[in-house]
Amino acid sequence: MFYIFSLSVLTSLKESYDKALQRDDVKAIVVTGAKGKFSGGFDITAFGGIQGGKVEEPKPGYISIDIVTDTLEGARKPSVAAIDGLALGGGLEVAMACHARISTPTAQLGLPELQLGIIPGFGGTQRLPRLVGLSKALEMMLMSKPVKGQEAHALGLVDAIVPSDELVKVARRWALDMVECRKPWIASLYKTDKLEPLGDAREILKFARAQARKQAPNLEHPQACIDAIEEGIISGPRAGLVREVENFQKLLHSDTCKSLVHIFFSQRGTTKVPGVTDLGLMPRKIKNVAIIGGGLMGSGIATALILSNYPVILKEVNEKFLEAGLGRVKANLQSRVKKGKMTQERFEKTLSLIKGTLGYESFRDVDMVIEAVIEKVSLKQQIFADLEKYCSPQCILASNTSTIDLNLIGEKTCSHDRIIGAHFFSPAHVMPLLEVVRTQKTSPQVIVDLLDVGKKIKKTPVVVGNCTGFAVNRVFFPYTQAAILLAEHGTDVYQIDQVITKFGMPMGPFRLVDLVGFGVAIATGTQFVENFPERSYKSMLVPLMQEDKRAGEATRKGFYVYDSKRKANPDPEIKKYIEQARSISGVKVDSKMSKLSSKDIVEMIFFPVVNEACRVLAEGIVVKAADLDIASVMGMGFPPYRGGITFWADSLGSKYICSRLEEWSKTYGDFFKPCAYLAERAAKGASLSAPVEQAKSRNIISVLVFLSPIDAFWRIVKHRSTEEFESLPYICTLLNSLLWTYYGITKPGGLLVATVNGFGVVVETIYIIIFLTFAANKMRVRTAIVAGVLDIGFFAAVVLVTQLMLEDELRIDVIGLISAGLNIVMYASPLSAMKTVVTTKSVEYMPFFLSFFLFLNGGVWAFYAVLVRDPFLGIPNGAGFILGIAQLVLYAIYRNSKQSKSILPVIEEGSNSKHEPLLSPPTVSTSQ
Ligand SMILES: C[C@H](O)CC(=O)SCCNC(=O)CCNC(=O)[C@H](O)C(C)(C)COP(=O)(O)OP(=O)(O)OC[C@H]1O[C@@H](n2cnc3c(N)ncnc32)[C@H](O)[C@@H]1OP(=O)(O)O
Repeated sequence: MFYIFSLSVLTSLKESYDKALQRDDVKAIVVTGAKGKFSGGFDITAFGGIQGGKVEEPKPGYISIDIVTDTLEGARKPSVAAIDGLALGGGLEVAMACHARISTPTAQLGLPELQLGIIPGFGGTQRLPRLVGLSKALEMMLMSKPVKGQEAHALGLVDAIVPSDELVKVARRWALDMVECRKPWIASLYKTDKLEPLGDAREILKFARAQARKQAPNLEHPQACIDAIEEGIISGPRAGLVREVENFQKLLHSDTCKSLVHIFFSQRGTTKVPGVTDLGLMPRKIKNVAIIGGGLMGSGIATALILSNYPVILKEVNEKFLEAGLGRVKANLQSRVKKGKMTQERFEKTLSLIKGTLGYESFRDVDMVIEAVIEKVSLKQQIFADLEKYCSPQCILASNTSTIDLNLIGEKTCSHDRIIGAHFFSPAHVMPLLEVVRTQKTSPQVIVDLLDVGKKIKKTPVVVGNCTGFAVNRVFFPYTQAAILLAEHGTDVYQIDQVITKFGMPMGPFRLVDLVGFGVAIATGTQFVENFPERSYKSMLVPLMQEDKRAGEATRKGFYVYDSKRKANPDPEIKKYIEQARSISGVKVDSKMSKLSSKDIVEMIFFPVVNEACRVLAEGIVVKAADLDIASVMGMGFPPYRGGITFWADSLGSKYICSRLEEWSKTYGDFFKPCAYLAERAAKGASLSAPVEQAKSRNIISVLVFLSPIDAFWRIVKHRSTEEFESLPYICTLLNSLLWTYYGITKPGGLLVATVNGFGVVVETIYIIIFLTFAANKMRVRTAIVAGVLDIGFFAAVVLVTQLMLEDELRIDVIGLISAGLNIVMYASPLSAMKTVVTTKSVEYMPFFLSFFLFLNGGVWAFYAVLVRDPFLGIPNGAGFILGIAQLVLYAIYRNSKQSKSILPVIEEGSNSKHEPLLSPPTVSTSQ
């Protein structure tokens, strides 16, 4: 049997059964998995095909009734499932249709379909309650919670537990015993002994419904699961199977299922980072880790590490702080013991993995250090300089900073390649997300190492670029700012929180500020106001409240007041602060804002978040939109059943979001102004998650531009003479392509720019070699000198200066500026040539295709530049577009003119030509 079921696997299972039933030498059947795994269930990748109508759906009941129930369970010969590893979803459903189940103690058995927005579809809703009882079955399905072999045995889900190497042998014997009637031959579907009496069953189901509605008010599928179970209990298991199939098929096409499947695959995709994880690098073994700072974050990180068996050294500045830090770690573990998640024995063992220190002496042997001290640049700089001194040269130097530029932190070191951000979310031992922050200098090996540690400590690591707030905090800074903007304009604070919670966030923006604490909120808010002043909403609301000693939940007063049980209650007093803040901002109550619908509130809070997500995508801060979806779900609690922030935004459409933001920005200012990336997607009706595809068409045109002078060069080769052609434009284009390639390599996410222009480098070099081969002597020398000076000398100087004298962002800007400047020069170069066409009335040296593609190239890039409001891109390409049109017009006018006689002798003289080239060569300014 295969690990994942597909329709064809199930069909072949039926065929194998049919054959086995016919053969006299087969007395009983054992169903087992390959390589120690029974089955992970139905192939989730096939869902997309079914949802998109590309794969034909089997007729209702074909699998669950025809195959699983009538063929497997209804067979004339008994079958036993031999389960090792995983038996999940459809895998367990097939096992439950067998007449007995034998498993290893470590096997995991469960029906986790609900986490994908569907319900079990091969009879699980009917058989599981009949094997383990209604309450346990509901718990396992509604919480998608698997059980281990041992527990499954106690529950009655499996009939015997055996070691892995005896599994198949015991299962065979069991099956033969069934044939000989020495063991009972049981069809789970018709078992009733575990089912509660009808009255009790109805009560259990009623309670489960209420719980599911309370925990997941926006979700339909938990109720649909209970419906199918209830139908089976009231009207019999076959009727239950029919209801299960109907509900399964409906849910498979729901938005919830599509979103949750997207989350499933996106979560597994975060560790696939082009240019990093595809280099064949193996993670190095991290044997021990040191943590600097035992505060809330440091102690949380230490807890996460020791829980996964990493020995940890915790460093503090004095005994008192060290003791407090170690105490926090101990308390974190004790809380697990209290909740029954950890035994006392394991507690002792885990705690023994952490050691405290006040000095750096023991740091020589650690493989990774994570700094988690307060957000003070000079302190962090000193720590990293010390680490460079005390740690081994291979040691990974990570910082848990949430705001400070990593380049700044490492400024006093020469270890930039091993400096990386390990941004945990508080509480670090609980929250599942880890932002792995890379700078342009962080080596791929160090990223691979941290990704591995992240996975080992059961976090979902997402690789992000180095910018203010990284991915999560940056994308969500408008979340609170939008809420404050609405409140100042008249929307009720508590209505906002209520609507946002109903949307599916764990808490509304004001409740969140209370939880985080006003001190932290002001400090991080200031970072965004300073870094993104043009799009920040500046308000005094939070500082005013803080001045009045309302600083959030910790002070029992913030936007809410908190009782002794920490229950949040609205406080009418906050109106006073809102009025004060409003008068400072000069804002008036807007009657529209006080009557906003829930939909408007959701959109006004989240569309600015989507807008910032677009900027993060455009800047290449995350590798792909799906990473942002995972970051939003795991870092901010964005509802997974909405698929994450960009998936949700795409379900509404970029056009709609952009138009709403534009409308609000007219009244409420630049806070809502759609960014260039969003505007571009909206103009094209394109999705937010597919940026690269959009760029491809532009880059194809760029490639065609590079190739367009091929006919001219073919002519040079054929005539073995460069005739009237000039080499200078091609020399300049080579320089331009070299610079854009360098720009693409330097800029994160600039792979496509580098590739397209790298292609240009190759083509232009060939053109110049052709020139050097076929030009007359004088031209050949001139070409060699100019190419040497520009393409080798000038380019080398740019690389040297930018590498040695400039840092990161500034370096990228300077390279971009030089490249754009050169584009303008080159687009302007055909001006004198056009004059020649007019005076000689000849288009002989004006290759039509070059003109045409140049016009196209200038056009698409200028259009793109208008959309993205990028003057560096727009000015040269706009000029190129206009010149391209002029050239085409000239071509049309002089196309049929006889060749000017005056030009002929000059052509024959070849290199003595005084004419300029008739057209500018390709100039490609690509961006992603
Ligand atoms: C009608 C039926 O009732 C419907 C169904 O059966 S729906 C399916 C029910 N099954 C599930 O929900 C199980 C989903 N899978 C999981 O929870 C986990 O993958 C697992 C516990 C099986 C294994 O976990 P782990 O060992 O950490 O490996 P993990 O990285 O998750 O998966 C390994 C690979 O298998 C893939 N995979 C796992 N289960 C899959 C499935 N059911 N279908 C398709 N691909 C699957 C993963 O996407 C991943 O692919 P990648 O290597 O290309 O990224």
